[in-house]
Amino acid sequence: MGSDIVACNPRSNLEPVLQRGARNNSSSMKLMIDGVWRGDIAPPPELAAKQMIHDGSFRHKITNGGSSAFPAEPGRYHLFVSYACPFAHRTLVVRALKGLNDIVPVSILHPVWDTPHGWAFGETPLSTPDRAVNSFRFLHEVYRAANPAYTGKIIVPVLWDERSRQIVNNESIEIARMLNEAFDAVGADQTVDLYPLALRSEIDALGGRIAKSLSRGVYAVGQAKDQIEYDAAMNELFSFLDEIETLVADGRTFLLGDQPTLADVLIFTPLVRFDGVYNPLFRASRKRLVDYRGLTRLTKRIYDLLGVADTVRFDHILTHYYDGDWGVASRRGITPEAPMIDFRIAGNCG
Ligand SMILES: N[C@@H](CCC(=O)N[C@@H](CS)C(=O)NCC(=O)O)C(=O)O
Repeated sequence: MGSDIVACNPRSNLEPVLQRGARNNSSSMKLMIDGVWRGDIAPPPELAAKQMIHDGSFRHKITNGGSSAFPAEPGRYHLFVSYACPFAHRTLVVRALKGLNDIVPVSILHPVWDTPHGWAFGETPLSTPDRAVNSFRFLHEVYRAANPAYTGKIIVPVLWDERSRQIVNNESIEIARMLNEAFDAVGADQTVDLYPLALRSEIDALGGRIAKSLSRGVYAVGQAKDQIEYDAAMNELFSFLDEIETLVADGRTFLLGDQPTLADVLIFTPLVRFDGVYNPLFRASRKRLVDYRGLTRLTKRIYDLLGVADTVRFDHILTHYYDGDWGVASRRGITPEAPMIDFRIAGNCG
């Protein structure tokens, strides 16, 4: 998706990116309260739990025609995403696989989110302006436009309706399903169905486990506050990876058969980040992705699907994750796991 990245303009809107002095401390967070952006405040009790992943609060649905408030139409809906975010990445993969790049345009937020305004648009090598032409400079302005009294986190991905100026949905799995289903009559690739009726219960069951043990699981490892939490999170994560490695050992092409499904999309976005981010930075360090033959093969197969490689932007991913400390200081005293390597020379280990 190289065309999504505009040319570098040194006079461009880099202001939010450069102002990174006011970093949040560990007990503060970025929130909008009653429609007012609060860059660095103590969270209210319901949001106080240490967490990095937040549920979407806009849950409307785009339908395949009909009389709904949000019927599918080319060019009407817009995705605000970060290439860095594994959840937003799901929506980009489905958009690519369904051939929706011209039907559902995107704007790219800068991967550095630890700015006074949080997620920011801008004409920079790593971001685009708001192409839905609302002149939004920051993602919090999108939320305020949708709900002037909005209270909550300002998260990606956002599926925006340009006509009603509403956020349709900001929950990645629901957006992914809509992109898969709703646009077939208006130009999506009908030969691709990532959520076929016959496999829905299997996709949901496996998708739920991927979400819990892997997508959120890596954050549980990275944000463990003591050894007990770290050890438990590591066991959850790596038992799951071991189990999926065994599942794919029968030579299947994708997780649930010969064709890719939403389950493959869900497993792909954390796996592709594993060796660059989660293993070294979050200390999910028992094994690397490349130590799992089957999972590596699966990840490469998904990467190789038409259009998917363009959605994987390591420049954004690495800039995003390595800009923050991800609680490194608070992890002092947690001993990470290292791979078990047998250093003995065979036959000479007495
Ligand atoms: N449940 C959401 C999770 C989205 C999410 O947590 N996005 C993160 C980035 S990966 C975010 O924008 N966080 C903003 C913040 O914590 O301030 C989904 O799957 O869409």
